[in-house]
Amino acid sequence: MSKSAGSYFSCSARVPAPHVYVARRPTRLAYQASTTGSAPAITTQDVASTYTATAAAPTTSAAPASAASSSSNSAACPFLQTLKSPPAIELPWTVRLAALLNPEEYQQQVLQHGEMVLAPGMFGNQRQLLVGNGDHAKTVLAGRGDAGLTVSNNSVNLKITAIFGEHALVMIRDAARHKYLRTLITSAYTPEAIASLIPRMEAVVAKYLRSWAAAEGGRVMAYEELKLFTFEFIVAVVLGRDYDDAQVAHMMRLYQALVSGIMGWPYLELPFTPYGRAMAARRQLAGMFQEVVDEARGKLQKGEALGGVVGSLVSAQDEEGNRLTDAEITDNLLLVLLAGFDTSSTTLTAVLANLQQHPKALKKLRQEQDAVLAKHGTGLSAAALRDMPYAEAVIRETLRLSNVVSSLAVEAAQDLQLGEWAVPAGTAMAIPFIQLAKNDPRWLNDEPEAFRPERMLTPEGLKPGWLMPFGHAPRYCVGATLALSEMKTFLALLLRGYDFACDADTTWAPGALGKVPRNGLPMQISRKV
Ligand code: HEM
Repeated sequence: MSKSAGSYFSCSARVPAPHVYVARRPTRLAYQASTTGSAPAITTQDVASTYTATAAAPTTSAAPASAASSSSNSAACPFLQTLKSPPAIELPWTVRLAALLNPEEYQQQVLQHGEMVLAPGMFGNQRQLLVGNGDHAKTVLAGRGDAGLTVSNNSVNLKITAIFGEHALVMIRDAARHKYLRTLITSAYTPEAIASLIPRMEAVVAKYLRSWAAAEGGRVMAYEELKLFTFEFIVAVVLGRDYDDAQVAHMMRLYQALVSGIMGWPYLELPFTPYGRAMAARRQLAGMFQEVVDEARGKLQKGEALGGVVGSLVSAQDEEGNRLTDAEITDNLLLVLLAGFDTSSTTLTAVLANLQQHPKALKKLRQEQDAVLAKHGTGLSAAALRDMPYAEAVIRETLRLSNVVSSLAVEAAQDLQLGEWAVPAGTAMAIPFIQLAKNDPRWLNDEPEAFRPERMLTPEGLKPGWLMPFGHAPRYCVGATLALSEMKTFLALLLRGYDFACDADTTWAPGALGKVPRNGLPMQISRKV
């Protein structure tokens, strides 16, 4: 596999150095002006899987794009014609169908043909370029910013966009509009904003750990319980208030209907179809969020203190004093619920299994907690969470081995050169995060399959390399710090107060996101004596 740097060339805009994303405080006018020009055509894409599983079904929109190898733009670009085209391979339809069920295995098979491979389309539509070189992948992901080299491709299915809402960050293709909204939205996830959420995080974690230890024999199914915990966690910190168990269970049912709708091809909106139920759940959830937004706006007017992520979103202002609209806030609250729940629960499940199988790592984690307790006392704070590098290494090493987001869909907006490869405008690409993490050159000769958190603490290991569990550049996960804080809070309180053992002797099968244990990871947990 070539390790050449992710250099790129664009025929329409020569860019001498990799694009660097610079966040500036935007104005609403600036993004409106930039969107009045001709919008890029939405093309039919064949997407094996995206973060939100948006493409687990055929896409429904607009005209088919030109095949990657026959782009008219590339014909106009003499330089690109001097470069190699990635090999186009054929695969039996059975293998292609299996991609829906197990994208990780499919991508592995495809990348056996080289580091950049044009895989056949799923339903006879456009081929998709698998970018199996981490440096090129970073170039492609960074290209989604101002330079407009590439565009994010989640919104190709308009029915799925309707579930998320057109203002949800992941659904926005236009770079300027994405940047405008994202800059306002990220004010809810600054280190200070997250620090203010820590007491609420601690309370939710403590509640769940207590209830598990109080269960009959202290026996629980860890995977299911972690789902309940991470759901209540995200609802509590995002909406900034406590809900009783019945309310949380109700929201969880609505959420599940929403997710079923994402997979609910052929997307008929009738009361009894998964898609119809998802849209009804969406309306109910949006209505509930709207009440919280109204209350927060009222408090803002009276100058009262606001809580939760919703408080930051309601207070956020652009340079001209414009605030986010109700629809922009509710769409993005819904997104956070979808983006911040299964991701953390699946990762924490894998963390518990890894700790069960690696007692030395567990011992080191307990020692780290002893040191944090001695330095910071019992209450958690941003400083205490920062002093848990080993806990963070355990989480990152878990994500390296079992990344929950298998891949992202991106499209070349211009002709690109990626190393030695020509990538014409219009090419559909997938960034296969799991394969990139597996093939990270740093560990190819260092037992890449082994769980060894220490590798993350070396000067090399502290760099991102090809490991991008939270994505890269202008669309990097908004909730990465929140997710890490949540998982560290969970580990801290678990290790300080409880003994636990899991049945980690099981197989792992693809779930809604990432791989999940077939046995549900039974766990026995008791208060430390
Ligand atoms: C283990 C936990 C998580 C993982 C592995 C994860 C991973 C990711 C990835 C891979 C992306 C796409 C990045 C890109 O396009 O470059 C993303 C985007 C996003 N994530 Fe997460 N995520 C996690 C938790 C969370 C949480 C807790 C939240 C809640 C705030 C969240 C909110 C988002 C949002 C809003 C986006 C869209 C960002 C944008 O398009 O600008 N995520 N995440």
